[in-house]
Amino acid sequence: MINRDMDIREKSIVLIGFMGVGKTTVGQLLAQKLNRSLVDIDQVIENDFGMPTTEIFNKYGESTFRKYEKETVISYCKQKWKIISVGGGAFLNEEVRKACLSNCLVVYLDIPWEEWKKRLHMLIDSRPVLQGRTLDEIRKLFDERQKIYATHHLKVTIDAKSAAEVADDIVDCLQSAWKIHP
Ligand SMILES: Nc1ncnc2c1ncn2[C@@H]1O[C@H](COP(=O)(O)OP(=O)(O)O)[C@@H](O)[C@H]1O
Ligand SMILES: O=C(O)C1=C[C@@H](OP(=O)(O)O)[C@@H](O)[C@H](O)C1
Ligand SMILES: [Mg+2]
Repeated sequence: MINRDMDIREKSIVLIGFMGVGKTTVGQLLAQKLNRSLVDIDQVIENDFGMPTTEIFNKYGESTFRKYEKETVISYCKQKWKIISVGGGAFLNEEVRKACLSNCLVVYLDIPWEEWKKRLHMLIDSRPVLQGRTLDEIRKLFDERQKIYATHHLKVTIDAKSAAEVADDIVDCLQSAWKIHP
């Protein structure tokens, strides 16, 4: 359900989906294509703490990260005209989900497990949530996380597409939504 209190084109676009699906990479391309600025929530948090996410988890714990993540997303999603890529765990929080869904257009980047598995080697060092887990445990997390992504406005399936192709697909999807809800 799209909240039509403001012009749908003004709404910021929030990218959600499992870690490694490409939210940050595609977000950059989408921002260029739509001439908007990108807010990568992990980047904002890392800049504020002056350290990478893994170090924030190690030094302050996941709950500190999640609290800061919640406040950061809720604050940015009130702004218009942005592309906002949120961390894959941000939608665990109900307040975050509600704030994004009511203020922004939420685009879910959906990736099949077999495709995602090919990216694991690129993610393991920088994603603390994956560290120390077996492949079976990661699969379980992947399946569990699908529930938190179930509420969204638009969905784009990734498959073996390049990041540029995904960005093009999102633009097509947005243009249809903008036409249907002028
Ligand atoms: N469509 C794609 N095809 C192949 N690799 C990709 C694609 N999109 C992103 N990547 C790569 O996957 C990794 C994770 O991408 P990233 O944008 O950081 O994902 P997220 O922000 O969702 O965690 C990076 O190494 C990135 O270069
Ligand atoms: O899914 C998660 O719990 C997390 C995803 C990461 O962001 P990406 O989804 O951009 O990888 C980052 O916020 C942190 O490592 C936790
Ligand atoms: Mg990211």
